[in-house]
Amino acid sequence: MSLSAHLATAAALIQRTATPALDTVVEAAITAMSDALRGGRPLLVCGNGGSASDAMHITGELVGRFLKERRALKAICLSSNSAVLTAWANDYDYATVFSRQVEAYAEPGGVLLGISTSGNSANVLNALTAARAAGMATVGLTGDGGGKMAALCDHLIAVPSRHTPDIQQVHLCLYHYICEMIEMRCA
Ligand SMILES: O=C(CO)[C@@H](O)[C@H](O)[C@H](O)[C@H](O)COP(=O)(O)O
Ligand SMILES: [Zn+2]
Repeated sequence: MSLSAHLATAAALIQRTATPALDTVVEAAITAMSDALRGGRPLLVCGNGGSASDAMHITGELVGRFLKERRALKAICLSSNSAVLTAWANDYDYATVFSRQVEAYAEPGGVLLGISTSGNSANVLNALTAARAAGMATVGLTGDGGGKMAALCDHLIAVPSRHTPDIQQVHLCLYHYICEMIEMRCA
């Protein structure tokens, strides 16, 4: 495939993703996250591989700054502490590396954002379950249908594709928008 064709495919998926239903669910997710952060409650973010990088990217925008000066926001990446991740996975189980951290950082009224293109990564599913048990709202950033994540998310933001890299590219567009809106509401 040529680069032009590759970019045209990416653009077509972005266009297919933009629907009134997506507007509604993203707005609800932004409201949940903004309300939590404005109240000083945490936004926990997790994912694997490229989505681990996305979790870091999102929390970096919110702890630091995105487009404007404002106070720091309590956004915590569960995919970036290599000591916690390797110790827990080595001694116990990779499937619980995120849920263990949810136990550590959860606060009722906070939000967990789980990122999984398949919607089926066990550690993300366990984190969503742990977050609900702790009284947190759950948001999923995922691919077509949302896999097993769909049943565990209060707000499911699904990109209509089953191709992981393509989904991730649209996730980036979506979470930059989400960060911009959160920043406006948490000034
Ligand atoms: O970045 C990529 C592919 O673009 C990979 O690292 C990808 O994130 C990994 O295979 C993940 O383990 C996929 O997990 P998930 O999105 O299905 O939860
Ligand atoms: Zn990748």
